[in-house]
Amino acid sequence: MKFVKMEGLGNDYLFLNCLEGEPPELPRLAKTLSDRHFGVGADGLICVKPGQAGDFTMEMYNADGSRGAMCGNGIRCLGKFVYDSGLTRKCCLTIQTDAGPRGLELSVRNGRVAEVTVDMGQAQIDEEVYCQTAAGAFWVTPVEVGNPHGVVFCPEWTEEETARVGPLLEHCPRLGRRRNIEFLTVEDREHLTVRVWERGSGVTLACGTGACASFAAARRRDLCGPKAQVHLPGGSLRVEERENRLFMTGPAHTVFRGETDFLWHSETEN
Ligand SMILES: N[C@@H](CCC[C@H](N)C(=O)O)C(=O)O
Repeated sequence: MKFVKMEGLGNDYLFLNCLEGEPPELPRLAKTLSDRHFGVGADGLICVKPGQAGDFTMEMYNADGSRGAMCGNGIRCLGKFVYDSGLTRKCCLTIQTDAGPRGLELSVRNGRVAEVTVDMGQAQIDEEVYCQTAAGAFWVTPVEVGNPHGVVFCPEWTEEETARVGPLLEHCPRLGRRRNIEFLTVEDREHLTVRVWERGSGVTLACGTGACASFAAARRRDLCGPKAQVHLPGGSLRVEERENRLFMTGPAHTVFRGETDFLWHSETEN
């Protein structure tokens, strides 16, 4: 089975061309291949399927095999995947996701996609929730950007703290459902720093939807202007609000193309 490994700010995904059919047991396949020791290694798996209501459909799985409705870094990579492999010549695409259609604008340099702007739609923000955990109590702002997030405003925050507190907040019953958790430090009105705990994948180097959720939470408190750079451990994204919609711009890269006999794993698993 052929795959392409891609990354957006170090948030890495394995891409499968499923335009003419797909392998069985995709959740299990995602879990097996995403394993960084026994698999290829990735934050998850993305299947590119034919478009029903758009040009293509994105089906996204986290590293634990759970499904993600939207993936900001993944959808930029998908734009590069379909353009660079000649599956489309269009620079404006509509991608169907579990969270609805998303518009992509591809910036092409020397015949290859270098950057992608995604119309992420409107963010829905709820009242802050007080979450008590074994690691202390936190105020969390629930934000939906096609998938569920919880944003915590905090001073400087480390990777170790993210790994310790993230899973506790992900499962906080007061947040209603499992959420991706962002720890947001507002540097100034144009610069936000974010660390992410992704449900289903753990600490990742970046999260596109998480960057947008953090931006939206900061906007709600009037802590940032209509345009900001969101800095994540894997790099920076530009997020902009126009007529109540969020637009995210950032890079996408191909890491390598590969082939795997994933059946070997299924046969030897117990
Ligand atoms: N890394 C992604 C988000 C992937 C899905 C998420 N873990 C979920 O389960 O909602 C991004 O860049 O947005």
